[in-house]
Amino acid sequence: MQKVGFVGWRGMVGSVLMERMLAENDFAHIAEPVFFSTSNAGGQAPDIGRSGSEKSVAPLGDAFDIDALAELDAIVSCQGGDYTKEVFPRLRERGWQGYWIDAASSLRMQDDAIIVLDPVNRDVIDRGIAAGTKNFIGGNCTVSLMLMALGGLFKAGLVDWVSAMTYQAASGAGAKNMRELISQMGAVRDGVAGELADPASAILEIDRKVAANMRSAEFPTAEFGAPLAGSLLPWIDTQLESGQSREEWKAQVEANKILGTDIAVPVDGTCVRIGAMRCHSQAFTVKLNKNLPLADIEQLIGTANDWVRVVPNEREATLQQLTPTAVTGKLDIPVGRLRKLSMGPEYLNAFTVGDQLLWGAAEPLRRVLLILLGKL
Ligand SMILES: NC(=O)C1=CN([C@@H]2O[C@H](COP(=O)(O)OP(=O)(O)OC[C@H]3O[C@@H](n4cnc5c(N)ncnc54)[C@H](OP(=O)(O)O)[C@@H]3O)[C@@H](O)[C@H]2O)C=CC1
Ligand SMILES: N[C@@H](CC(=O)OP(=O)(O)O)C(=O)O
Repeated sequence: MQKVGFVGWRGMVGSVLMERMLAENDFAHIAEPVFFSTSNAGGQAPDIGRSGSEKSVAPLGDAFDIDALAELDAIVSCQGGDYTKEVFPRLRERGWQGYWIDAASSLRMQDDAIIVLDPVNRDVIDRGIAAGTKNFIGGNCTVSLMLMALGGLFKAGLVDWVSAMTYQAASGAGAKNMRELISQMGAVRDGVAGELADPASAILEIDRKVAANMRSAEFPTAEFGAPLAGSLLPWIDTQLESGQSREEWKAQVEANKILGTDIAVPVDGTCVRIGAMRCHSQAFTVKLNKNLPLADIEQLIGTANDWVRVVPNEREATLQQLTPTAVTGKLDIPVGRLRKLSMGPEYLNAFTVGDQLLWGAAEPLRRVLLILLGKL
């Protein structure tokens, strides 16, 4: 592969991808990286540290220029589903044979696409490449983070079903939503600044003012459609006939596709948006198909990949290591609160936290690009 195109590189997921590729010196493996824009064709490409004899990076191409895209050996898109739906079919109809690597969900469930998460499904990816698959799509963030956390149990064939209750960060809804969360936090605090400064003020009066402020028309809710700071939103993505949200529906279909299971393992639960910035957390009830000692379970979970780590089921360790604040910006996948539930010895409790822009979005994409380049 010589020419690799990047679309959506300056968005939130794309920026994290660029950061990781620069940190890992991935561009050294790409002879000719080409950057595209939907809004600024002809503008300056990002600085990827090229100098000396290395081919310099061309100005930004037009991300809708099918002829230019068709010259590429691979395209990495973090631009979004609408872009994929518009450009991808036109490229393929034109006979383009290159690799399409995408963060958006549009193509995930297509038969000719593999959902990539190589620490969990390297075998599926390798078989796909050998069979001529050209479309490699990143999974939904909660699904990828669940499998990074519990992959050891799935691989060992121990899972009858999983119920996943999620606590999803604002970043999953987009950059504007992250900003709105912070604005909401500020608005909550500003509305009672005077009372907070007075230690003698009545807490129930503060609470009444906060609630009135959050319910007022002035409270900033343009992006989320409802207050998130000081509250939560138990619906993510669109509504389906089944009564599930689309986010909840993705858990089972995507997890089983990633794992390449013959008989689907049921995965279902409630997806909830909470006021974290970019780490998704999940509480799992795992129904195991046998009564395995907890030490064996910890061993299977903790050794499944290089990033997962078991946090002892102790208060201090949990508060220090198993929170969005502790994990944000890191590739670590801590899994804790591991204990057998009172329903019986085959019912396991687990809790995990993961950065949804890293393993939840950008990291699987950069790694599948390296795999296709023969560097991983
Ligand atoms: N957000 C998430 O957590 C996850 C997102 N995804 C998927 O990744 C895709 C992209 O999501 P996300 O990164 O959040 O999208 P963004 O909205 O951050 O970026 C998308 C594009 O918007 C354009 N843009 C316009 N204004 C700005 C600006 N001020 N700063 C940066 N870019 C701007 C850029 O295109 P241009 O340069 O062409 O103008 C950019 O590539 C979506 O399909 C999403 O489903 C997947 C997993 C998780
Ligand atoms: N829907 C996820 C983020 C996301 O972009 O998911 P997907 O890639 O499946 O559309 C969230 O809101 O947290």
